[in-house]
Amino acid sequence: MILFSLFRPKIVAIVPAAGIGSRMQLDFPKQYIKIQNRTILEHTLATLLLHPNIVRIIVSLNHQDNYFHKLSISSHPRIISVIGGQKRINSVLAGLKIIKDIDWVIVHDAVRPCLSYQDLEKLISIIKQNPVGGLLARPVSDTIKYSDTKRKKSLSTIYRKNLWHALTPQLFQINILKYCLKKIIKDNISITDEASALEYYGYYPLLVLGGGNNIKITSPEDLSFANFYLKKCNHGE
Ligand SMILES: Nc1ccn([C@@H]2O[C@H](COP(=O)(O)OP(=O)(O)OP(=O)(O)O)[C@@H](O)[C@H]2O)c(=O)n1
Ligand SMILES: C[C@](O)(CO)[C@H](O)COP(=O)(O)O
Repeated sequence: MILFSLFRPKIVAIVPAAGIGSRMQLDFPKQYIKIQNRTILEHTLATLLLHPNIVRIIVSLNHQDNYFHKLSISSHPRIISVIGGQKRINSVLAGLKIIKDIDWVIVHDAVRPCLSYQDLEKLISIIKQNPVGGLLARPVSDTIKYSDTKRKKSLSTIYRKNLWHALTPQLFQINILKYCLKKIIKDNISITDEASALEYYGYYPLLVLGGGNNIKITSPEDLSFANFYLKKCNHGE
């Protein structure tokens, strides 16, 4: 039992959900689109709630969000909300600021509702061998082109053997992530995921192979794939 709690410490999940979904082109944020009778955000939270090591989930909301508190899941005892920020990094930091007495944090996009429990568990199980943390990721399988500035001509082809798509969840020691994100803001560097902040200051998170179903819902065409994957997992496949 003691060994279990040493290797499987308590984890807080931060779910950045303060984006407005401009690429989805709707008049409300994409995390509130309903797929199979539940919003995308509810699907996402439901998977995180299944994990026994995730003791708290902090949802970072847009300051104008009028939707979250109308969902019954918002009053779940393990879920709390904070107001996020202008950029994703500010939304994640807003969550980090209120965490006390817990060493590990998982950051998972509100708009990745098809994460499987198996992948979540696979990521969390790396805690015992990797003190920095890690992220779910997928090796690039297409041929990758480098374009000119107007993005109209293919200038060269990037050697893809070492390239991976970064997904979420991403798992880190809270103090390291907090330190790196604050420093990224101070040094005025632009990043699109949390792992980049660590890499920038010499910490190297482990790449953990995740499933191809864990898509980020970005544009309208992603919705039919999400519907397909959610239907599959609701039927226990
Ligand atoms: N200031 C921000 C911006 C983004 N996010 C969150 O980060 C995740 C991934 O971002 P993305 O897909 O880019 O979402 P949006 O910013 O909403 O979309 P868009 O870039 O199309 O406007 C989403 O869950 C989004 O809500 C956030 O919490 N705070
Ligand atoms: C964090 C992320 O989902 C990993 O793939 C991604 O980087 C978010 O990027 P976006 O440009 O904000 O969609």
